[in-house]
Amino acid sequence: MADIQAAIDKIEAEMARTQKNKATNYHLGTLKAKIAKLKSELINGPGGKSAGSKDAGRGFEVSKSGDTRIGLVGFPSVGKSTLLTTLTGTASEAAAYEFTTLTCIPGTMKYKGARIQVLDLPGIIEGAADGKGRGRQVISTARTCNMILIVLDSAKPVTHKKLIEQELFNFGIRINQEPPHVKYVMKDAGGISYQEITLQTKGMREDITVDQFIDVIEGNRKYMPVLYVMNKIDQLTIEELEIIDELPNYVPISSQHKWNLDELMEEVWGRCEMLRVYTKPRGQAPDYDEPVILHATNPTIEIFVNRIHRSLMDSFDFAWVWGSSAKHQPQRCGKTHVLHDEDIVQIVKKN
Ligand SMILES: Nc1nc2c(ncn2[C@@H]2O[C@H](COP(=O)(O)OP(=O)(O)OP(=O)(O)O)[C@@H](O)[C@H]2O)c(=O)[nH]1
Ligand SMILES: [K+]
Ligand SMILES: [Mg+2]
Repeated sequence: MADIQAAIDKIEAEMARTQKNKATNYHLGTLKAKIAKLKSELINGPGGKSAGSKDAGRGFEVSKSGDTRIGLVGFPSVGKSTLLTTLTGTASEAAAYEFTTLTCIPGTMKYKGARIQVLDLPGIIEGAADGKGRGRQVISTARTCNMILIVLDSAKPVTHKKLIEQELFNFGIRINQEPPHVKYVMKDAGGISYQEITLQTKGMREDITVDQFIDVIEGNRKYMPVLYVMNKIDQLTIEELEIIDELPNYVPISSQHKWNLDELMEEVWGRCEMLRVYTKPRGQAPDYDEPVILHATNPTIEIFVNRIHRSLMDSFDFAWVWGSSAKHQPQRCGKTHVLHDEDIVQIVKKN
């Protein structure tokens, strides 16, 4: 490993020494290609085989911070690092050769009052989930996220999207689908029967595929929202752009030119399922700058109160709630009341 790194350093030094002009263009190009090959070996092992790294299968160690975590996954050089730097301001090296990024670089950004952690990851190649060096580490880290952005280069073949999806699938990640509403019970004889719980929840039968049934039996599946970020649209014609714009879950952007990042963040927000709840001290205006961010799964007043302070529930009497969850403005609510996005809450303590 150290040898490969030393070889890379040597070539990089040579590139730095070489003047850029027409005569040296070809030579520089060869050097770049050499670096890409060496870096590929560093990540994927010689010839793209498993490097047998002890880290394979474990994620990169980056501590979670913020209200939600988003991972950037894609082939090499699609522009993941450029996007991280554009979104979060955290510098992550970007360059025209593949495998520039060798580890996980976290950055954070603030959006609608929420702190979003964005993880830049090394590029993955086909076979990543089967243990090709750091590919497993990349996907393990992606599994720790609340959402994945699959970054694509709009000038590259559309088959890349399928390949990335397959890698995630092989690692138990299920994209943009609900977990099947089915549970199974083991029979004494060892056979399996399954019982549908949708009958109670939806009053109708949900047909599940064999694949989904296997997922239920295997367990350990992660159901994650995914957006396809079509980068480098500055290379496209208007006609090509119009086609992409029609595709569901696609957001065309240019990270280099900072094009369409507003739409990207709007789409991210819509899938993160976070809500903003504003606190309102008695006799004062609500604090719209620092909302308490709750996750949509169980946004009760009790969770809201605990987020403000662990011991606050001890003195909690009731809350006044303004907003769409309130039947009238304000509504007096207990701790089990379920809050909506942009509700305003004033806590009243026991005397
Ligand atoms: N034309 C164009 N080029 C871009 C855009 N975004 C990034 N690039 C270029 O694409 C190349 C790769 O960018 P990186 O950000 O290093 O890509 P990466 O996906 O992080 O690459 P690895 O870390 O090697 O996997 C660089 O030369 C960038 O300047 C874009 O929106 N348009
Ligand atoms: K790159
Ligand atoms: Mg990178």
